[in-house]
Amino acid sequence: MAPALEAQEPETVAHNNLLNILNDASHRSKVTVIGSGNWGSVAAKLIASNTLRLNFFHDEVRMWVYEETLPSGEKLTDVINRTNENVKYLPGIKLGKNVVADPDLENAVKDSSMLVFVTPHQFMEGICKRLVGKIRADAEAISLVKGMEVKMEGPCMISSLISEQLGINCSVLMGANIANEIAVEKFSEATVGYRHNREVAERWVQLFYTPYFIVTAVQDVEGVELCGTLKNVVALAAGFVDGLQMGNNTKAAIMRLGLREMKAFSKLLFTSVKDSTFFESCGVADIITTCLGGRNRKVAEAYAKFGGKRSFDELEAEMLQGQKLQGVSTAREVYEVLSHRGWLELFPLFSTVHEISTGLLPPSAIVEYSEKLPRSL
Ligand SMILES: NC(=O)C1=CN([C@@H]2O[C@H](COP(=O)(O)OP(=O)(O)OC[C@H]3O[C@@H](n4cnc5c(N)ncnc54)[C@H](O)[C@@H]3O)[C@@H](O)[C@H]2O)C=CC1
Ligand SMILES: O=C(CO)COP(=O)(O)O
Repeated sequence: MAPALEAQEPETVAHNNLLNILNDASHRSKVTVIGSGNWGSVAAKLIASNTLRLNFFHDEVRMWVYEETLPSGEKLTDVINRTNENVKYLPGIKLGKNVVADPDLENAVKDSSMLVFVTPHQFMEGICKRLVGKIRADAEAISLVKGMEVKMEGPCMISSLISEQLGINCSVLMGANIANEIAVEKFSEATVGYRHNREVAERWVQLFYTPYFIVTAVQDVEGVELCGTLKNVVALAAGFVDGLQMGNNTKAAIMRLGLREMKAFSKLLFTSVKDSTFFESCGVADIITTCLGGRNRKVAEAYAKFGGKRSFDELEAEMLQGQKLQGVSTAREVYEVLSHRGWLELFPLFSTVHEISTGLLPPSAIVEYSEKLPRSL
């Protein structure tokens, strides 16, 4: 005989209804990661550990792969789905069985309400164009992309590009996040920048937060995103200093001067940018980690060692095996803004980095502008 049902308190019924809704897969948010490079793959791993654990996310995480054929003749997507590893961009790390690689961009985003953008910034405009009309109208986006576009009208942050082209809200996540370290679960922090809605920010924090990846939200999209973008220019300067063996004091000076220009540039572009943002993980901490251990620093070091005689493109292809630098194109983009607005003299570090990376100045020029430094930034 079936056991008699006990009468339930109204709160218990409401609670059980809520649990049923949460357990009903159709009510759960689906997540797609757009990008599968070094950081894209780690982001998918972090997210996949949380979607399995938290009821309000759908377990499966789709990861869009820019398809390529490996030297073995196999497609990268097939290998990721067979081995659960991104053998090209994050070898040796299991992504989680619930990560599904998908080379079809449209298919990858079609049911998702949470879109995580994480590709090198130069590909974002093309990706957004392909996504127009293909995503859910109620989707929320977050950009992990460190970079910006410069248009006729002026600079355009990647979060704005996403919002404007796709008609959706876009937050950002930046921080001191060298992907290979997070992949092996070493402790680090990150910053979510959000525009208006604190609840949306909290949902993003939940999607990324783990005991070894501490995420804090601040209401300053532009400040957080400009920190992540501009620190790549400072990292090139730090690399030049390393290549010329100028020592720790010089490198620390470059980091301080770089942070000062980052803050001044951000505040000239957006008056809303908050001073406190520069003390979050996306600010001072990202400057430190990138200038110590990032790819921009590493390739700039080699560039200086070769006295500027080998191009960044050549060194990038040789040293990074398909991974992409963001600093050189960002330095050019920043330079365009500075020239256009008549601000070049206010930003000697930023402009000198561009002039060195294009071969106009030798790497040693990185400390030769110091007498020209304005005192008022
Ligand atoms: N790797 C890291 O430690 C971190 C990277 N970031 C940022 O994340 C963003 C993505 O970087 P990663 O994931 O490291 O990428 P990556 O530099 O490792 O890989 C390059 C990616 O670009 C893809 N790709 C190549 N050609 C393409 C095309 N024509 N269209 C679309 N995709 C193409 C490749 O398939 C690959 O997935 C960048 O803005 C970077 O600054 C942020 C924090 C840490
Ligand atoms: O953004 C990064 C760390 O936060 C990675 O920097 P690199 O692209 O120079 O490796």
